[in-house]
Amino acid sequence: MEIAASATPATRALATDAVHAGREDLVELGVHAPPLDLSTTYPSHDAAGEAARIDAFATTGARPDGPPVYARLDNPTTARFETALAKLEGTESAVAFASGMAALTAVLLVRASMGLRHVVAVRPLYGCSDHLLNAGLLGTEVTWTDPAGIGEALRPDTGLVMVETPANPTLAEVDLRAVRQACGSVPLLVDNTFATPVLQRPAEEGARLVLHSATKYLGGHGDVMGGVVACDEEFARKLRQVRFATGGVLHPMAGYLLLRGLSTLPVRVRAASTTAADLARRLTTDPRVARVHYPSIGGAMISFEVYGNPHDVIAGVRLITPAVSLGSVDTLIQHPASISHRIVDADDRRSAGVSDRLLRMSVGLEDVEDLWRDLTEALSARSVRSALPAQPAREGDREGLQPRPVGR
Ligand code: MET
Repeated sequence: MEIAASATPATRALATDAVHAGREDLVELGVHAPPLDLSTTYPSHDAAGEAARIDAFATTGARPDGPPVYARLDNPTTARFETALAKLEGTESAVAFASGMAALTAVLLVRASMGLRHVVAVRPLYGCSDHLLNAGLLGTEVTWTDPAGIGEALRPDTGLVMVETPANPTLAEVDLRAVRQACGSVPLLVDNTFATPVLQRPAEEGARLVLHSATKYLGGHGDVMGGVVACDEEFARKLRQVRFATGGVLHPMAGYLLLRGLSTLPVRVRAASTTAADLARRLTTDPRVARVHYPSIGGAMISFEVYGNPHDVIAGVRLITPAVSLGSVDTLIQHPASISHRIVDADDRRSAGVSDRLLRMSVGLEDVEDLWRDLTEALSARSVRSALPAQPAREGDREGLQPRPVGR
């Protein structure tokens, strides 16, 4: 049977792309699940052909035609994930890495290798992103500013403007269109880990680079670590060259799991966001909670400040998983000042809005009533309950913020 070309519409809904992107050839291959190619090397009797492919890759950074020669150049299973993520983010290409930090490292190295070592960034960012920039570990220099100060902070050697929205861990939001305007010709990198392309597509707002810790919502089950940059093909070629040279490749098994994760991304994010919005409303009216942060674009992340000792809430949860990270099917809670943002200088952290009493929760797919029961019981821990609403949390007030022994 011949199928008319018009049977495939030019644009499909995100939910459809999430299921089908990166799998276009499966029917032709006669398989239902994508093939998982674990090869580290690719045998060939044609060494001259391999030399030509290596030369082409070294010169252009384009994905090699034909067999990849060696897994550090390219992998067909990982490439399926890259194709699918680019489709969801609305970019030409995507380049996957071993972790989100490896992905950010590659972006910084691409720009630094062009002599553009200065980065303008808006706090808060994920704690290790902050650290990578602030410590200058890659020979870069950062200027921290608020969104309104971006234009003024640019220098002739500025290679990148970086924002995260909603930000980790405060969920502060940035107006991407306004930021893009301020960047002029300097590439804007948006960390879209919290929003995912289901809620926000930064490339449509003019971001040149969209970063994900794929470990989080893209994988979705807490069992795969990865990172990815969605961008135009010109930048992707440079990223592939850096990835080849530095070796921060995504394992094919991870590429397989991430492609699988993408197929349920829209339903997971929407279901968890509905529950999160409900929990955020309940927390807002709870007398034990001083402040709730929930983004205007929605999402499955909630942050809140308690009047009492946040360590008691962490110690008190029984259904909710007391763990760093986010984006899994189960609900996770952590204390940013102790874990995800521990590496950031305490004063910098506090002035970026990360209070010592802030807790960050990644809402999963459990029933909302079960989650609320667990949360409200954890909030009933002695210090949390007794610390009153009469005495609001103060920055710098370190009393009562030390961990207590776990168990009750
Ligand atoms: C090593 S701590 C952080 C892991 C992850 N990026 C998070 O924000 O939870």
